[in-house]
Amino acid sequence: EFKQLDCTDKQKDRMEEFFNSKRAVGELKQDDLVNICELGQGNGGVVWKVRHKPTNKIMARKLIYLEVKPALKNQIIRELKVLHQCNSPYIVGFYGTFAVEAQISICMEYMDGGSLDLILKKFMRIPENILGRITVAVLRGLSYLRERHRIMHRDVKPSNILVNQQGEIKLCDFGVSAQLVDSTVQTFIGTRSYMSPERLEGAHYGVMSDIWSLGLSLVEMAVGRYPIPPPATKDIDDLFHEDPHGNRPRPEGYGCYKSLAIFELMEWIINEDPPSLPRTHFSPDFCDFIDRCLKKSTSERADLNTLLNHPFYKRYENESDSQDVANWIKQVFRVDS
Ligand SMILES: N#Cc1cccc2[nH]nc(N)c12
Repeated sequence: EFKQLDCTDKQKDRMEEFFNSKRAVGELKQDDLVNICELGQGNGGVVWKVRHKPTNKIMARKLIYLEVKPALKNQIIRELKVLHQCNSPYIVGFYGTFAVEAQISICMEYMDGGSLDLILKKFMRIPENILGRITVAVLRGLSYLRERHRIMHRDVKPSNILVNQQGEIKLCDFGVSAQLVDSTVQTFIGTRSYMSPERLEGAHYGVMSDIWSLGLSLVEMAVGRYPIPPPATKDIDDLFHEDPHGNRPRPEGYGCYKSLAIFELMEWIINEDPPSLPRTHFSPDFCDFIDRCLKKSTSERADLNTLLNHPFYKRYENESDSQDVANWIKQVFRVDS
């Protein structure tokens, strides 16, 4: 299965390693898991760092609380088992899933760098070269999901992009179970949306909606805050006069823009011009890549194949050595420690 994937030998080795680790774990049972600490909240559940006692392996366990009829719960578990076939260097590893009463557990590979939204909170922004590597990983992950499983992600955003200290970047929380997507009410928890205009309008949407979400996520990570409503030029200048590593606390009142209520935000996304990157601080290729992702009309928006041939993607696609990302993640942890 791994042989067919077009990935480097190092990536193949890592996947074999995970596969052997998964075989050692075998069938997952609730009593075999002990909580260590909470990793994150959101996307309809909470994620715990856990230890699998029989093998001492560290995992991430997502807990989703669902009051649904047993027949629906069994369908969700059945659909989630497709995750056993989702094997890619750009998709977080899956150990297994089980349900105890109204609680569904999804046990995954533990990514010790965490999710990009949490890294963004520690650092003010993510450098363009790292965003290039993130772009390569996300586009390859989306391509894998579409080519091999005929599914879109549905929820591309910084909190669903995970990194580890080996410099790997992987997608998680994609909509593999249609029933789970239907059963977890798509409430707008929080104050921001990465959904495309067509999806917010309730129109038909597909993988092109993931491309919008990727574009919006990249602008947020490049500039250091959710980009709607767009920051004033002065805000951008303030931001870029900061320490280049961006690890100083935000200046008093940083980005103090009137944060919009979620419905105002949705109307803004539907009616106003899309965000763009300031050409004063980012390369023309990166700015153009973003503009192509954030076209409001899906017919004008770039599709996956176009982006896989874009100069910005091409600049980073061959950097098979993930050392630059690994060094950057370690730097984040040095700041933290
Ligand atoms: N899913 C998930 C998740 C969220 C936050 C940190 C994480 N480390 N490893 C994960 N799988 C994970």
